[in-house]
Amino acid sequence: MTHELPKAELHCHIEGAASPGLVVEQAAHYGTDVSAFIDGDRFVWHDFTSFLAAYDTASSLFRTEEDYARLAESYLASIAAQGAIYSEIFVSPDHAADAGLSPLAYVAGLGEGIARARAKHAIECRMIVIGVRHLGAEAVERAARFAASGPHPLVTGFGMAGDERIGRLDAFADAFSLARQAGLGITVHAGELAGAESVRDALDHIAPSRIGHGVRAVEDFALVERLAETTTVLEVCPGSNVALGIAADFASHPLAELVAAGVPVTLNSDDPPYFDTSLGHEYAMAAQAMGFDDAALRRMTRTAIEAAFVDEQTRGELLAKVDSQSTIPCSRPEEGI
Ligand SMILES: Nc1ncnc2[nH]cnc12
Ligand SMILES: [Zn+2]
Repeated sequence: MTHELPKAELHCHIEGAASPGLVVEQAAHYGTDVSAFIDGDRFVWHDFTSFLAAYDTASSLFRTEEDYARLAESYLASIAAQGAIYSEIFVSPDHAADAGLSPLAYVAGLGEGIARARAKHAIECRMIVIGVRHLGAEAVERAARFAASGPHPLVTGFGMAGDERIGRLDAFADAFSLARQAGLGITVHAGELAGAESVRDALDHIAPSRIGHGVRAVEDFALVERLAETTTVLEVCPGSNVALGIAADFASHPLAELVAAGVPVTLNSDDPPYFDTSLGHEYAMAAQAMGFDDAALRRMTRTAIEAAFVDEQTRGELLAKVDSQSTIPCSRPEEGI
C-alpha cells in the first residue's frame, strides 16, 4: 500500500488541477455554460488539441486573486491528504492575462492559497512560471522576463509547456538564458508529443536540470545514457501519458526502463482531473502495475526533493521527512492510494 508513503511532485499545471466540480462552481459564479467540455464529474476531450481547448476554457473561469487562492489551496489540500509533502506547480501568466488578471495579481493570489495550505496541511509548494510554446517565442520571452523580475518569493523556476510539435526549440533559447541568469531553476517539456529528437534538442539548446516528461527518450538508447550521465531529472507523468496515448497502459509505460538505465525519475500528475489521475494514484499504479516497491518509490520522492527548486534549508527539512522512514497520515486510505 502506497497511501502512507511521503510523496512529492515537480510537475503539475495549476490550471489543469482544477477539479470539474470547482470549474462548475466558477462557471455558475460567472454565468458561463460549461456543458461542452464537462459531463458530470469528467472533463470531455478526445485528443491533445481538444484537451488544450477544454483546459483553456476552464482556465478562463479563474479571474481574480481569490479565485486563484482557492484553486491553489484546494489542490494542495487534496494532495496533502494523499501524503504529499511538496509540490511544484506550473503557473501560466498567459492564462491569467486571458482571464483579465495581471501577472502580479495572479502569483499573489496563488501565493496566498499556498500560504493557507501550508498553514493548514504542512505542505510546501513553489511556483514555476511557464511560457506556452504554441504562443511563440515572443510570448515565452515575456513570461521569462516576468519570472526573472522576482514577482513573488515562491516563484523559483521557469519552464515551457504547450504544443511541443510547434516551433523549433532553439527559438526559445534566449528566454531560458535570461531566466537562468536570474537564478531560476530550469525545466522544459520535451519527449511527450514529440520523440527522442525533441529531448536531444532540449539538452543541446536549453541544458535544463529537469525535463517535463522526457519519456520518449527511450526511442534512442544513447540518449537515455546521456540523460543518466548528465543526471537530468525526468518529471514523469505516467497517467497523463496513458490518457494521451503516449503509452498503451501503466504496465507497458517506459518508467521502469528509464530507472534500469540509471535516469533519475520522479512521479507526477500533470493535469490530474483531465487524465483521471492524482499524485496518490500515480504512486499506487507505479506499485501495482509497474512493480516498484516502497523503497523505490521513496527514492523517487527523494529524487524530487533533491531536484526541487527550493533553498537548501527547505530541501534539508523535506529530505529529513522523507528519510525519517515515517509514514504520512493519509485521510483517504480507502482510495487505495
Ligand atoms: N501535458 C501537457 N503537455 C504540454 N503542455 C501542457 N499544458 C498543460 N498540460 C500539458
Ligand atoms: Zn505538463
